[in-house]
Amino acid sequence: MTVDLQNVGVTLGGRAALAGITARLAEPRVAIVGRNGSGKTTLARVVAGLIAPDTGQARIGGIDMARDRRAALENVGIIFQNPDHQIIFPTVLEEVAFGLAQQGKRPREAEAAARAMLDRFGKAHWERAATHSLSQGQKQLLCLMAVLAMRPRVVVMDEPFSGLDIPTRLQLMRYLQKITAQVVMITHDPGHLRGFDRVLWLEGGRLIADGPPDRVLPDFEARMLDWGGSDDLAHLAC
Ligand SMILES: Nc1ncnc2c1ncn2[C@@H]1O[C@H](COP(=O)(O)OP(=O)(O)OP(=O)(O)O)[C@@H](O)[C@H]1O
Repeated sequence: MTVDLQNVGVTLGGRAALAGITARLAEPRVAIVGRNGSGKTTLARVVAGLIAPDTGQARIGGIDMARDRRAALENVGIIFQNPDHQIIFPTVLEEVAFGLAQQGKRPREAEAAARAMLDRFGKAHWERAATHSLSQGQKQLLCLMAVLAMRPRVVVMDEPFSGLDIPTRLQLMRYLQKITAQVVMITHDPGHLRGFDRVLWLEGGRLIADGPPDRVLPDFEARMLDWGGSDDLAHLAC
């Protein structure tokens, strides 16, 4: 699957959150890095078809995600930074079945497919669990299972590891390695990018570096440390 960004620009609150983003992403694992407010979440939302760019286009497999909501639902899954913003149902099974029903499956089919997904992750016993009773890490995993159940070709993740303890993070990273879909992941932590093929570095809504991790990350880390050591708040992105 290829995510094709052509001169993508987005204006929010009268300011350019993204400008002139052009990249053709065909690699299985793509990361988006950058400071707070650099436009990462906005770009993730554009890729997922949740925001229509003000200039340019975002296409997946040749289809404009913002114009074709059905294709977006079929092709792209997004996992938000905070699972509490994503989970809407009282039980785990309902939560996983919901997206499948939205894709047109009948209730029984949707539930069967939801059970199969829970089983795949060794979580069949979660079926009747109350979603509000899950821990933060368990909620992250639930969101991942709910999105994967829809069999997206591209999974967009906005800092999926924030707030997780080390064992839970390592477990989720292992689950991610099993995903056959293309992954586009936002992170602040270069340590989360083992096995990634490409890194996009955003600053002030612009793409300032784009390439394999060993080429982009050393400069990124050096710049972050440099800014972190400075007390000049003028360097803050917003
Ligand atoms: N709804 C909005 N209205 C106005 N400005 C917005 C809105 N959403 C985001 N912005 C601005 O757009 C810019 C990019 O925000 P975005 O959330 O994409 O950054 P980010 O890189 O994901 O940041 P973080 O690392 O803090 O999550 C910021 O300057 C932000 O203040």
